[in-house]
Parts: sequence; structure tokens; C-alpha cells
Amino acid sequence: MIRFENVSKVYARGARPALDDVSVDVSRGEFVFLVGASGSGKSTFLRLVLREERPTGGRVYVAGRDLSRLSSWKVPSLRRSIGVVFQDFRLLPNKTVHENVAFALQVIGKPRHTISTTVPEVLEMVGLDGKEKRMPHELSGGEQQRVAIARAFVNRPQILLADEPTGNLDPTTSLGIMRLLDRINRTGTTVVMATHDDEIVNEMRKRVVELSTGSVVRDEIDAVYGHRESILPAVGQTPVLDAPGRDAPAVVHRVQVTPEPADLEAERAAEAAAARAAESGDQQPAAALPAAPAVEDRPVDQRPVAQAPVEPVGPPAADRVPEPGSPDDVVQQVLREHERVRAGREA
Ligand SMILES: Nc1ncnc2c1ncn2[C@@H]1O[C@H](COP(=O)(O)OP(=O)(O)OP(=O)(O)O)[C@@H](O)[C@H]1O
Repeated sequence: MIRFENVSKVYARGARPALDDVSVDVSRGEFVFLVGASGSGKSTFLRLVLREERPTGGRVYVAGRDLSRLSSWKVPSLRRSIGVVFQDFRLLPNKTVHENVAFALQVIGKPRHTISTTVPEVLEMVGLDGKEKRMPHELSGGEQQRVAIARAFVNRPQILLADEPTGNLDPTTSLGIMRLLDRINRTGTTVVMATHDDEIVNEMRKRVVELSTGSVVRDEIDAVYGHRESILPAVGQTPVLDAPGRDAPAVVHRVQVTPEPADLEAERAAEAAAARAAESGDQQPAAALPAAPAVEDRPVDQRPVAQAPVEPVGPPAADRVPEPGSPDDVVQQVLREHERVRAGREA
């Protein structure tokens, strides 16, 4: 789903690379934590996936597309297959909860009746039913992040990128947010999350890709946040590099995701649903979303695969509507609107 092949990124001539010969392969449906010290290149990685930045070396593939060959007018459609969640939520302060989520669908030209059915379903999924009319400032931090996640997910992206989504939240609230992201991941959405939150990473036990000054120094499944030293004795893992650098291979462990039988069933059903959706020329209605009771109550490590929502992960809206010069770039529109409102406030 996401492949980095020997990717380097140097922002300014003479500066040290923000990413240095990074090769990482993220399979469809995986959940990956990107960890590493401040400045290690996590956000740069995410920006390259969104094609907000271009690599100075190597290639980035997203959903089979080589981003270096993607013409600019196709970037909005690429971004429609990617949801993004930020540390500071970036909600539109002058819009209600419902309007914030609806905005992501309006931008891509979804009809009003689709919006009016889809938004409540997604808000229910994230545990915010009954709060549709609230303004962002009337919500807790955790609730605001749930709105942001609903907005990122309402368009059923294939990929969800999260840049420090729990960075502004207390530990208990963070755990609730992680459970929500976990549920979204179980629908088939690939999740890549940059974080400094060791408690969360240790609790979730997902794949962890660790960056250090732009290089991958660890890539492990079922991993903890840890430090490189502490993972050396891990059983069944390729030994971790002692001194990663130019001469050393950047990827220390390739992940094989073996779906459980129930996952396979869900995947097949999702594929069938996706095929039907492709035939009808529309995405699957959000009615297939699960209700969200007890998001908070379920242990993170419990795998309720039997109840796992059967979600189509495709077809990417991106592939269906290539519109030259299209303004329907959700990420950009949301950020632009956010900036516009903030500038208006400051003026
Ligand atoms: N737009 C930019 N122009 C120049 N240098 C940049 C730019 N963005 C990032 N960098 C540099 O690239 C390196 C990696 O930054 P990046 O933001 O990717 O790290 P990070 O791991 O996400 O850090 P943090 O955890 O603090 O968010 C840093 O040295 C940073 O100063």
C-alpha cells in the first residue's frame, strides 16, 4: 500500500538529509507506528506519502502509484484516498461537529443526501452521536480528536496518516483515541501513525518503524516503543543494526502479515463489496459502519474479528474522478479553510 524505495529527502542544499535511503513497505491493512526522536524524519515520511514533499532520491509508491510519475492534477485524487489526523485537530472553529465532518464530503462534491446520511453514521462510529450541533470549543480534546478522525475517515480512505494524534491528550483519552484508530484499522484501512507516545505504542503492540536522524534503525512487528539496545535480544527477529549508516541495510525486518481466517473472510467480503461499489460507480454507503458502543471499554489487544466491520477499502474515489485542476483536495481545502479562519480571527 505504501512503499518507500531508497528514499532520501534533503530540504536545503548542504543540510543533512531529513530521510536518508529509507526503504519501508507497508502492506494493505497494516497498522504501523513511526517512532523516533524529534527531527528524525517522521513527519517528512508522512508528507512524502501525501506528496506534500517530493523525495530528492528514491521512489515513493502509494496504492501502486509511483508518486514521482503522478501529474499534479492527480494529486488531489491521491489525497482523497488518504485521511490525515493531526496533533492539534485542525477543526474549523466556526463550524459545528456535523459541519466539520460534512465539509470533507462537500469538498469532493458528494450530494447532500449522501452527506446527511453518512455524517451521522460516522459520528456514531466515533462515539459522538448526540453532539452533532456542538461547536469545537464545546468539546473536550479527546472529542475534538474524534471529530477530526471522523472527518478523515468519512470518505473511506484506503490509508489514514496520523501525526502525533495523542500529543495533546491525557493518557486515558489517548487510549480511547487509539482504540478508535484500531477499529478503523480493522475495517481494512492502512494506518501509519507518527508518535512519541511510548505508553500507547507499548500497549498496542503493532509494527514499529524507528527512525534515527533520517534512517530506519528498527522495523519490528508486535513491538514496543523501546530503545534500540532493548530490542537486540528479540527472538525471531533479524538482528538490529549496531551502527546503521550508509553501508548498512536500512530495513532490518520485513513484515509478513498473515491474516487470520476471520480477517480473510472480512477481506473477501470487503473486496466483493468494493467490486459492487466499483460497478455502481459509487463508494459503499457508510451504513455498513459498525455502531460504536463501548469503544472505551474494550481492551486494545482484544481482537473482535467476528464483529469486525466489513468495510470496502476501495475503489479509491481517486481513481474514478480524475479532474484536471480539481479543487477537491480534501487535505488542502481543510487546511486552507483552517488558515483562513485563523487569519480572520487574528486580524
Ligand atoms: N520544510 C522544511 N524545511 C527545512 N527543513 C525541514 C523542513 N521540515 C523538516 N525539516 C528538517 O528535517 C528533519 C526532519 O524533520 P521532521 O519534521 O520530519 O522530523 P520529526 O521526526 O517529525 O520531528 P518531530 O517529532 O519533532 O515532529 C529535521 O532536521 C527538520 O529540521
